[in-house]
Amino acid sequence: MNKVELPEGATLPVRHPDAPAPGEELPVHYSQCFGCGDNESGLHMRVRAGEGLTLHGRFLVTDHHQGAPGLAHGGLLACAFDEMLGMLGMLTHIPAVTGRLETDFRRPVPVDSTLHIRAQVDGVLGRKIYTSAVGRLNAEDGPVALTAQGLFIEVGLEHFSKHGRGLEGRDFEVNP
Ligand SMILES: CCCCCCCCCCCCCCCC(=O)SCCNC(=O)CCNC(=O)[C@H](O)C(C)(C)COP(=O)(O)OP(=O)(O)OC[C@H]1O[C@@H](n2cnc3c(N)ncnc32)[C@H](O)[C@@H]1OP(=O)(O)O
Repeated sequence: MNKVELPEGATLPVRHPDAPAPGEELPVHYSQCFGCGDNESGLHMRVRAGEGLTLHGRFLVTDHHQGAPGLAHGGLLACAFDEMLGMLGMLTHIPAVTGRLETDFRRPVPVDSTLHIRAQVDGVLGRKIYTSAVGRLNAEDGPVALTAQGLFIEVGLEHFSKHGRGLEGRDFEVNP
């Protein structure tokens, strides 16, 4: 269990026929999600589908997200990446959870900046889904502030009912 590196033999999964069309905004997968929901203290991220197995997201960094004065907290930036990489499941319809998340912080992210994150599925091998993302400052072609690789592990839906809560009451939506 070392670095997340695309192994030999990994293949690209199929984009699910019911995946949101390129350009379409993704629905909130759970209203209380810290990343994309209307959770008061959350990140309020907005994500739209890109071509193929890609997503484009925006995270506006506010005073609520500081670590050092005027700068985004690194853990919250990693959270934004976790959200984006997790949301790739909406393109593949493979239910999965984060096994490993690697984040490289390359440039400080000031309060009031918008982080533009492009995420993609790089390949699948067995239950392991390899993903990566890049975050740029204030524009889709702005300077690179972060990059990340995520290893997601496919799980059965019982993972969420066994370990979480609310699935029975339709409080949790994995496939809106
Ligand atoms: C209809 C569907 C629509 C879907 C629409 C989705 C939309 C929804 C959007 C969600 C957006 C939310 C975005 C946030 C996403 C989170 O934040 S998820 C929450 C954080 N993650 C967790 O809580 C996971 C906690 N960990 C676990 O539950 C278990 O460790 C796991 C990950 C399920 C794995 O356990 P397991 O099932 O017993 O599997 P295990 O045999 O240990 O491992 C399987 C393979 O993965 C490898 N592996 C496991 N963990 C690791 C690791 N950390 N590093 C490296 N390799 C690992 C193993 O080595 C093994 O490899 P192979 O031997 O097969 O080569």
